[in-house]
Amino acid sequence: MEAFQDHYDDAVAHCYGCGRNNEHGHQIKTCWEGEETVTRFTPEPYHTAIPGFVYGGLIASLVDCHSTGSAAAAMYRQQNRELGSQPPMRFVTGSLHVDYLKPTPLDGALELRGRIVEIKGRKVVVETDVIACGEVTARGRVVAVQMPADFGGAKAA
Ligand SMILES: CCCCCCCCCCCCCCCC(=O)SCCNC(=O)CCNC(=O)[C@H](O)C(C)(C)COP(=O)(O)OP(=O)(O)OC[C@H]1O[C@@H](n2cnc3c(N)ncnc32)[C@H](O)[C@@H]1OP(=O)(O)O
Repeated sequence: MEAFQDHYDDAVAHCYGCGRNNEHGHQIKTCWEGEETVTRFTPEPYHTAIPGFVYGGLIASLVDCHSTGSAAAAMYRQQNRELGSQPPMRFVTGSLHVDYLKPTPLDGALELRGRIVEIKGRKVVVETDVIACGEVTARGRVVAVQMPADFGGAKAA
């Protein structure tokens, strides 16, 4: 199945978390499963915090890009638009909050399951569970904001 990130223009596909054109990045892939958005990612042994457990910064990074992708997909869905249709709607992180509920075992794939909790104007709020070995080990809440045309003083591609 095609992932949300497969629809990012080449010009904005360099993000460390989700850009398919960043050979050093995580290159996450996110899809709809019903009303939820799902990303699966297998950490490497070097993504270690304490031996045997996943580094919290990696978890935050996965929640971040899972959520911005989910926000974009939710806005397309709300507007009954195809993901690749023009003009593109791109989302950046305004706020990223992660609660680490229990240690996340470094033991196979992580599953991130996102829910869209609010769409208001240019803002989408996404809540995401991080699941390892069948247990929710972290929960994230992201406020994603549709990227202004003039982001950081640079023209958005
Ligand atoms: C799927 C198909 C493909 C589509 C194609 C996609 C392309 C995909 C590109 C890849 C992209 C990767 C992205 C990765 C994730 C990063 O890593 S992004 C990098 C890190 N983030 C940044 O650098 C963002 C820096 N901050 C900013 O540029 C600006 O502060 C922002 C976030 C754009 C917001 O500024 P603004 O546009 O002036 O927003 P503003 O009008 O003030 O607020 C709009 C709403 O958002 C809320 N808001 C704004 N900031 C915050 C905040 N910090 N906390 C809480 N709420 C906030 C406001 O309260 C407001 O809500 P309401 O009052 O309407 O309820």
